[in-house]
Formats: sequence, structure tokens, C-alpha cells
Amino acid sequence: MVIDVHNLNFSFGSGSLTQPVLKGIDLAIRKGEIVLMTGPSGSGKTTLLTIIGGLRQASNGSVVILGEQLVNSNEQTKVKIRRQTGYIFQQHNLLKSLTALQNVCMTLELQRDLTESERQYRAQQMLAAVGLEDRMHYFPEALSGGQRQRVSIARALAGRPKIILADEPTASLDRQSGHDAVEILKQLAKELNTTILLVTHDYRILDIADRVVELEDGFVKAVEKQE
Ligand SMILES: Nc1ncnc2c1ncn2[C@@H]1O[C@H](COP(=O)(O)OP(=O)(O)OP(=O)(O)O)[C@@H](O)[C@H]1O
Repeated sequence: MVIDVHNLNFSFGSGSLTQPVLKGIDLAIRKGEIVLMTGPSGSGKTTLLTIIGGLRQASNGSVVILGEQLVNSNEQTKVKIRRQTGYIFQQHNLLKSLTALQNVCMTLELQRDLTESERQYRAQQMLAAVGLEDRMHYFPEALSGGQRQRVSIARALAGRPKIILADEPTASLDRQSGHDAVEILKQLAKELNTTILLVTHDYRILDIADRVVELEDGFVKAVEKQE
């Protein structure tokens, strides 16, 4: 298992203000699997995603990611997981002052084993793979919403992460651009054998999933197998 969560409880606040958000979550995801997580607003989806991505500390239950226990882990362990994870958010979070190519190259700077020209080449390849060969030198402002989200997909995958965590990646896109963006994400992830956990309210993209998990009020309510 790439992601193995067992009996995870998580609360915000303390004392009389304690608000339990995750209540005994069990979730196991295999290598290369694409899992979509849905559920009502406030059900804890983003909280779970940030714990799995090593962005939030959990102190209860078990969260084993790529063989590392994140519950009560030290910063070093969380950094190790973050380095092997690509993140895609609802807003693309691209830097305005950098071109598409520079935005993708920037994330590769963490990979010290690559030379500058290898980084450039890798970033160009990823942008071509998401269909943006002719937009590499454009600044984010000159791109459409769908194109920007494709840049952020290229950026998330360029470092060849083992896991992609995506939080509502199609929320700001129209139906067609949203579907196109996740379809590209799916194809590239399958080629690279990357595991994807994607939070969405967008029922139009459920068809890209190997499996759909539904969270309700802090519980995993249903696990639906796709054909
Ligand atoms: N930093 C925080 N401090 C306190 N409470 C928080 C914090 N972040 C989230 N919460 C609360 O935790 C609950 C779960 O939030 P979370 O963002 O995980 O839900 P979600 O399922 O992702 O919702 P949405 O679909 O609206 O994004 C909500 O009730 C929210 O108010």
C-alpha cells in the first residue's frame, strides 16, 4: 500500500472547544490507483488530504505513507513524504511573475541530482505532455483557467512524485476544461504509475477514478468500486 490510514481520529481546538473532524478513518490505496474522495462540505476531506501529505500533524491512529508512519512523526519524516508528493490545488497557485516553463522548472530545483539543462528539458517535456508546447513562455495571466491548471498538473508531475494529492482541481474550470485537465492527469499518472488521491465535488469527473470514496461527517461512508 502506498497510502495506509487506519483508525485515524483528528480534532481541531482543545478543551470545551474541541471539534472532532475525522472519526476513525480507514483508507488504503495501492500503487498506481486513482481514488476520488467526495462528500459534503465540512466532512473533513481537506483535513484528511493535508494529513496524508505531511502538511498537518496527526497524533492518533496510524497514517503510513510510502512506508513511513506520519502519526507523531518528526519534521524530517514529513519532509521526506512531501518531496515524493505532488500537490494540485483548486487555485493553480502559479507564480505570476514567472512563465509557465519557469513555474515548472522551479519545483525541479529541489532535485539536486538534475543539472539546469536537464531541468529545462524535463519541464518542457511535461508541458508538451499536457498540450502546452506553444504556451511555455506565456505568463499565467495570458493563459486560460484550464491552461493554468494544466501547468499546475505539469508542475506537480515534473518531479516524478510517487503520490499526487489534488484538492478540488476542477472547481474553477468549466465542464470541458475540467474534464480535459483530469483526463490528462489520469493518462500521465498511469504512464508514471503515480498514485492519485483527488478531492472533488465535481460529479462530472468521477469516471476517471478507479475507486470513489465518500466521506460524511468524519467517517468513510461508502467505498464504491468502478467498473
Ligand atoms: N484550521 C482549522 N481550524 C479549525 N477548524 C477547522 C480548520 N480547518 C477546518 N476546520 C473545520 O474542520 C471541518 C472539516 O473541514 P475540511 O476543510 O476538512 O472539510 P472539507 O470536507 O474539505 O470541506 P469543503 O468540501 O467545504 O472543502 C469543518 O467543520 C471546518 O470548519
